[in-house]
Amino acid sequence: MVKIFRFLKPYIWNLFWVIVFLFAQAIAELYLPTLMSEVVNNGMMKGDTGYIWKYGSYMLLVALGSSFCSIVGSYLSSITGMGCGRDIRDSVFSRVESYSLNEFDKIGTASLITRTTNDIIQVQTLLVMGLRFMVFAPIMCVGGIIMAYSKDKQLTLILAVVLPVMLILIGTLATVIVPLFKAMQIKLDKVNLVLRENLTGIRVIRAFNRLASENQRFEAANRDLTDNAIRVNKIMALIQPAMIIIMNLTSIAIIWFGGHRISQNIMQVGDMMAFIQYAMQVMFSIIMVTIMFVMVPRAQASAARINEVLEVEPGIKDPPESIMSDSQRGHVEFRDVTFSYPGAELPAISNISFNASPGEVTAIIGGTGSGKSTLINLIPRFYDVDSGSVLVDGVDVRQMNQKDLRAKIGFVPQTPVLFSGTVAENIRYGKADATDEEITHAAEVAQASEFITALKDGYESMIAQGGTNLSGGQKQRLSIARALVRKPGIYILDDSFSALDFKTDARLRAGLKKETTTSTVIIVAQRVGTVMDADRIIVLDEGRIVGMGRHKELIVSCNVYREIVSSQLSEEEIA
Ligand SMILES: Nc1ncnc2c1ncn2[C@@H]1O[C@H](COP(=O)(O)OP(=O)(O)OP(=O)(O)O)[C@@H](O)[C@H]1O
Repeated sequence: MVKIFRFLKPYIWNLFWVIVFLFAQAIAELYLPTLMSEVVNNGMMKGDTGYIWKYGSYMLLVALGSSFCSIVGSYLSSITGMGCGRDIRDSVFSRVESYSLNEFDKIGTASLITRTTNDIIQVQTLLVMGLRFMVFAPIMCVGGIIMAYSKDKQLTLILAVVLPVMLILIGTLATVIVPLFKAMQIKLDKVNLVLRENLTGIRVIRAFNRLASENQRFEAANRDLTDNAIRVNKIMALIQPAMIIIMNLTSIAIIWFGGHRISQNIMQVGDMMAFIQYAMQVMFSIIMVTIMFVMVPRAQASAARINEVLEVEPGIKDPPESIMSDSQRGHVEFRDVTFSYPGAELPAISNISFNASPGEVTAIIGGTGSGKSTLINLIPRFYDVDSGSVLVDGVDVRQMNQKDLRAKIGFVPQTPVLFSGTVAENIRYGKADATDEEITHAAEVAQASEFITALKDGYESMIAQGGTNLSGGQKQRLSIARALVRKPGIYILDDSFSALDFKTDARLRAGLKKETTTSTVIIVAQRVGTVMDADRIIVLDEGRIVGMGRHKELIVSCNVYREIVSSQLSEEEIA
């Protein structure tokens, strides 16, 4: 929690003024009962109307002053708390953006969402309330006791009995409530996880008739969260009546003993009334601090979860002094590269060495899980190799600035990802300053212009979140156009033709060939037809290269390739 306080630094002046205004408010509120006792003792009891008017006006002024201080104090503490929350959210977001894919896998997307939203709200609420209560309550508590003592020393003994009782009660309830509060965020994570999986996987869930079981899964997570919240609220609900009973009993005790003292002429009526008010102020301030202490553990758990996100050092960082190769051509070289995913027993790819040069098409083929996607993910440095090196234009990717490296690459992922916005905006994602001509040209090469112009608003048609209003093949072509528009030195196409019909696939490859004459093209494919014309075909099997060469050479020399080919093509086609 303390670590989170560093975000308060820019608001140090605001904090100062919050303290000043709340201090002034507390002093004013502590002064009011004394003024009231003056009105009662010297005005009402003696029938002096002038005195009542005079001190009544003072009371009004002090009350107005207190309200003013309260409003300004609340305003400033809200600005501070909310501003701080915004800064924490910004920091968390930027840190998460710098994560490598490993860190994403480690914390999990659902938890990252809860941490960026709900966890920060917990800390924010605590800051807003804490700034007020933590300053105001102690002043009211200590000031109230001093003022009550100044009115009547003996009557203060009542507080000496009541306050410990209150503290013991609160302490007992807090020990039960704190663990429940801490568990809240983890349970919320679980609800978010199930919800997220359901929203993204709704088609599969429906197709497999799993709605009922998914409902049950959500219900279980939801019930768990609700039960926990109800348990917390039951205890919270106990606190309020218990406190009211204690406060009322205290008032009765003060009136009882105070009445005796008044009849003995040791105390005045006004002082007794003031004493009651001071006792109430002291007890209220203890309740305020209690609420704070109940909120603190939950916010503390949230702060720890936020800090965890902020403290994870991205596994992939830019080198202190990056090297930028002079040539912009896009040569890719793998030198004896081995890579394993964290926690995996065996490497996903081992001892991979090959060269891919500009003007050439390098195709990677192999069975599912053979390591094709893993291999190409190492080029934009989504992961770092365990041993060996990946070089782009002669420079190890670890020595390059990530932004410069990725600027050289046009990446088309296996599952096309589109963003909400227009078709043109999605293509322009590849090059922010692309002209309309460049966009239409990229779409034409990607064989997308036909379906785009058939849309109601053409290039200005809206794409739904995740591209759900487009077919799989249309999404693939748009993501290819997005890569084409930036005219990169290296094209990486991860199984990007899988949803296309054979005719479109052939036309697209022909168009790409013309467009990429000076670039290095690396294509991952399952279909032999897609890779047959490549200048170099790399055959992967269980993460190792088992064959490399042209189609005709591999048919003769590589068993795995021959098996793949014969499973897809007829004898005549092979010949
Ligand atoms: N993020 C990850 N964490 C751990 N292991 C992974 C991860 N991604 C892939 N793997 C494992 O690495 C191996 C290679 O996976 P990869 O995705 O590279 O295969 P692929 O050849 O592209 O398969 P496909 O053709 O089915 O896409 C697989 O055994 C897979 O289980």
